[in-house]
Amino acid sequence: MEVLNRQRCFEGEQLRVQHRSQSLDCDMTFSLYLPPAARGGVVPLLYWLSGLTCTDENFVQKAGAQRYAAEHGVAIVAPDTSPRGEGVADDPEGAWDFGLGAGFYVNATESPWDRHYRMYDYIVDELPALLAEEFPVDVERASIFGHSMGGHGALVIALRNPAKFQSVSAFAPIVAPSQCPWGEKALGQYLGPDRENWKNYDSCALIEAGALQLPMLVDQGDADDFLEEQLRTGLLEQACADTGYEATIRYQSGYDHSYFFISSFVGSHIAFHARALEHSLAED
Ligand SMILES: N[C@@H](CCC(=O)N[C@@H](CSC=O)C(=O)NCC(=O)O)C(=O)O
Repeated sequence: MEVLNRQRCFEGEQLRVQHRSQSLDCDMTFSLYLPPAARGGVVPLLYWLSGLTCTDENFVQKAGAQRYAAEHGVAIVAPDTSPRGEGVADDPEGAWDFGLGAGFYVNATESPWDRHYRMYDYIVDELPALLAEEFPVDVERASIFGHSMGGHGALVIALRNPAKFQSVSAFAPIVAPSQCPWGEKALGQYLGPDRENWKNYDSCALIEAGALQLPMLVDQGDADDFLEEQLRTGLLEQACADTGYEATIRYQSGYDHSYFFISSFVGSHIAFHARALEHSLAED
């Protein structure tokens, strides 16, 4: 593991770290914000999962989250969105919605994708183990959030691992990849044509199958060009209504899909997670 960069930020530190990933079989880079409280001991951890075309850096540079993380004393790790490097398969036409920068947080089962595309295992198992060993973060007190494809990843990972996360939130998530063009393209190629296998990576399907309750917050801009065709927030509202799953789903007037939207509400999401993490500490 190598720390590539270290920046002072709101009295804490913004790091960029490179390491060899066993689950992805390639070198990976992630960003990690450590708040000033981390100088005095371990702090709770937020995972941020980014969307299509992103690296670990988009969130760090555009969301303005460090101010709030410093205030609440939480660390934020922002991993990359796919395996990278020589020999990692990409969309043959270099499409931006599949392959590099578009790992969809799944463990691929189909060749050639199964060779490196195991982002689910990377986020759920490998990254927490590495962070716990190397940094002052408490991976037992963790929450997860993300945007668009990363919102899908955050919801799916939390719904499948309710004991590992105290809360989940998402900005403009792809709520049902089985029912939108981006998701059908990605899951069809990473997981093959049997749609039964897609259900493990579909938030609405997981809620309909009886996923355990976690504190859940979703923000969706009503001026988001991807809302109707790709994100389909209404399907999440319907799945929650059908099953009694409690989620706060907010439509934000005039906001689009960009990081201007994320930066406007990131403080509210971090406060939401900080409350859940404090509550879990009180229960210990
Ligand atoms: N290149 C595309 C737009 C891609 C895009 O909007 N990516 C979003 C995530 S979309 C869903 O996962 C993003 O976060 N982009 C990075 C950023 O810094 O804004 C196009 O041309 O339409």
